[in-house]
Amino acid sequence: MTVVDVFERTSGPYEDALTRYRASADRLALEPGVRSVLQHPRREMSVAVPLVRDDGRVEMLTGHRVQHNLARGPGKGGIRYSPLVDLNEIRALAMWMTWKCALLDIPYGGAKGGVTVDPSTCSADELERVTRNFVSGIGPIIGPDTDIPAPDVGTDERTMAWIMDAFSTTAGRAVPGVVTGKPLALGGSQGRVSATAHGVAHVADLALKHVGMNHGGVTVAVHGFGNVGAWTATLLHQAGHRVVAVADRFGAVWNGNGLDVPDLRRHVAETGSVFGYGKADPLPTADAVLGLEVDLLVPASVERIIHEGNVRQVRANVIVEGANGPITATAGDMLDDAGVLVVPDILANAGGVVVSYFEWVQAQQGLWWSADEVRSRLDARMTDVWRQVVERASADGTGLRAAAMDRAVARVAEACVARGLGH
Ligand SMILES: NC(=O)C1=CN([C@@H]2O[C@H](COP(=O)(O)OP(=O)(O)OC[C@H]3O[C@@H](n4cnc5c(N)ncnc54)[C@H](OP(=O)(O)O)[C@@H]3O)[C@@H](O)[C@H]2O)C=CC1
Ligand SMILES: O=C(O)CCC(=O)C(=O)O
Repeated sequence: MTVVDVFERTSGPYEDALTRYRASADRLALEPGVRSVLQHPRREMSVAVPLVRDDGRVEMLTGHRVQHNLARGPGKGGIRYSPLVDLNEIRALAMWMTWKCALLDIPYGGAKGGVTVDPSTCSADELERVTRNFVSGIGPIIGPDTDIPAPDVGTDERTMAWIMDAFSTTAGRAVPGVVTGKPLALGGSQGRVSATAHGVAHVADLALKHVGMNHGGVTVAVHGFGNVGAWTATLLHQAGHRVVAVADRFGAVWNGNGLDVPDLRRHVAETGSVFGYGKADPLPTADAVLGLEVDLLVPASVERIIHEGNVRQVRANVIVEGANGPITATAGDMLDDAGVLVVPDILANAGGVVVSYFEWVQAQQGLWWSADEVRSRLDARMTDVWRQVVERASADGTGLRAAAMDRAVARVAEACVARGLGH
């Protein structure tokens, strides 16, 4: 089997990522050489990761780090801990990072990593050992000038602190720049924890205004109630919108008068799930939130939540993709045909990587910005890019996703060609 054959063996999210990339390459009429370069991950590493249980038992896990494209700068992208992680998923997520960084015009390439582990079944000590073992495996290909991880599903600033410590221990000196999304005590940025959600809420506001729905009391459903989903729900609630339903892996809850989001978050902190929240009604399944008649739907969990099988049930006017790849390529086309405004992931959830970039900028300057300063710079960047995408969509007669992809892919292609097809 040739290398190309291996890469062509696609699955789920990677198939979506490749489909969307190829559509963009066609619209841009990319030359075959650069077209082929951008289709293939530059570097991949899979490592065996021992999980040493607290009682001494050892389970072998698999971890991956994929660098899709490094033409515009070091690789950048989160690390995911989930039982569903596989290499093709990480390839898709790395490719999306390339386009996201290019669209937002931040000087990074695209990368992503993950370990096939269910963090909810691990103690903190077990997770720390997994993290250190993963870092010792991928250590040779990450670093402040080569590839800089950050949080994603199942990881957080505590995980980033362990990564920084494990990498620094090997280097024999503190290397805070090896990760972003660090705690403030290690040189993290104000506002990174909620940055992705700030970006989602800001873009949602712009999108609602774009379709003339800038009145107060917009109704909202959120699928996924982790970092991105819970913060997005909080910020939309604070902005006066009515968050009527949210879901996590265990179920969904609904209150037509609007959920008291801070109170719901207290319930989740105590019980681990939205399920069983007393001041709302349970919905039959988590995915039931996708079919509610709401103004705004924010899928903020994982990939391929909206697919060919359920897309016809979607009744929202506006969808803002908090998650990466939450809508399959085919379902996305169907939503476009139905006139639903979809703000694509590479724009909608870019707030996280933008503030990761700000973390790096602040560290370089040795000058730390206030939370307000981070927030206003983030809003300005998101607004600018939103306008560019809307203008391009209108000029090209395409949807927002095509416009965002074309702008990003063209930028990366230009960098690759300028480097003699280096990536
Ligand atoms: N963290 C970040 O800065 C960024 C994250 N993203 C993307 O946002 C998405 C969410 O990430 P993040 O919030 O960090 O991850 P978290 O791990 O913090 O939260 C994920 C949430 O999704 C829920 N979930 C997972 N699978 C399902 C499912 N099948 N049905 C319903 N709910 C589900 C989880 O439920 P439960 O709690 O029950 O497990 C949890 O509430 C991902 O696509 C990620 O790549 C994008 C940009 C940056
Ligand atoms: O903050 C970062 O560097 C990456 C965030 C991320 O993984 C994402 O945007 O999907």
